[in-house]
Amino acid sequence: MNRVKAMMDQSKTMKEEDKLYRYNGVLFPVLISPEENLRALENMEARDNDVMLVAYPKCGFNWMLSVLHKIMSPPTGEKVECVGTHFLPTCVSAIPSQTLPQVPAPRLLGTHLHPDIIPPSFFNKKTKMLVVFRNPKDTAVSYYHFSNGNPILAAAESWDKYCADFINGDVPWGSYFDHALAWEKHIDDCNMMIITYEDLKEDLRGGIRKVAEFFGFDLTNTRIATIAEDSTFSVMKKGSKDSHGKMGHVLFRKGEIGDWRNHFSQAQSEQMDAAFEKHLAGTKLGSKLKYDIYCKW
Ligand SMILES: Nc1ncnc2c1ncn2[C@@H]1O[C@H](COP(=O)(O)OS(=O)(=O)O)[C@@H](OP(=O)(O)O)[C@H]1O
Repeated sequence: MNRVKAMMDQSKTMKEEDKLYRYNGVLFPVLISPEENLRALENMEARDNDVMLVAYPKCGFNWMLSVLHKIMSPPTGEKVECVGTHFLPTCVSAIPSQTLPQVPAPRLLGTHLHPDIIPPSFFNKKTKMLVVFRNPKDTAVSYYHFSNGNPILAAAESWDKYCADFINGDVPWGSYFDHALAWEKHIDDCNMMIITYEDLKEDLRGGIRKVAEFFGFDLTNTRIATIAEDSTFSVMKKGSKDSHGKMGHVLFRKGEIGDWRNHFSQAQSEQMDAAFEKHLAGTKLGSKLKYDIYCKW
């Protein structure tokens, strides 16, 4: 938390145009993902028993991180604190990435990175990865508000400009569609589980059960029910000041499906529909996202 506060303080002294830079053509925030951290990934060694969470920004990363943390914690009945979680160096680090080799197994790791930058050893060792996706319209809206609420990112000039940049893929961590297409190639890998924000909203208990089974954690029905109750949006938002400090109210904003209807114009909606059709129509991930249900007026 102190590192986050230090970064936020530093970001307030920076000009908006200095907050992002390009690495291999993709925008990254200077403070959270400096180039040396991305380069350091090349030497990172995965373990086959790491618990890895990957999500494109604003797709439900913090939600699932908290769920995974609860799944992996002993069922003492006590409130579980989100400590001991380690991020690949593109995210805020609870501990510096150099100390990752000393972390005892199983390590809980999380990242927003595109699969092509995730260290190859995660794929070679067949480390289990939970990949979270969300419909692109709500993802764009959530990202827009986050960009304006998080001083580490550059503030959006306007919704119209932001929406166009999102559809064109010119936002931090890269294009939603590039990420989706890259994960589509791994969708049948036995070490990969792709879950959607919308499916979790519809059936959180069922989602938690599937995630626990996938990672090999044997949980009772009562424990799954307790984790689900503690992981609803309202419970997490209420505790967000303790869990995420000042960023809590920015991270836990609305937690709804369909807020895009309050932001997208008809023309913007049609542009996103066309982009989805171009990139993801006919793909397995495209059908998992149930675009016609969640992204049509
Ligand atoms: N428990 C729970 N239930 C439902 N929705 C939840 C929950 N926790 C977080 N959220 C919503 O997830 C959005 C933030 O996504 P991320 O955590 O991936 O953001 S980040 O990229 O890591 O900053 C953000 O979505 P929006 O509210 O639409 O902005 C959060 O509110």
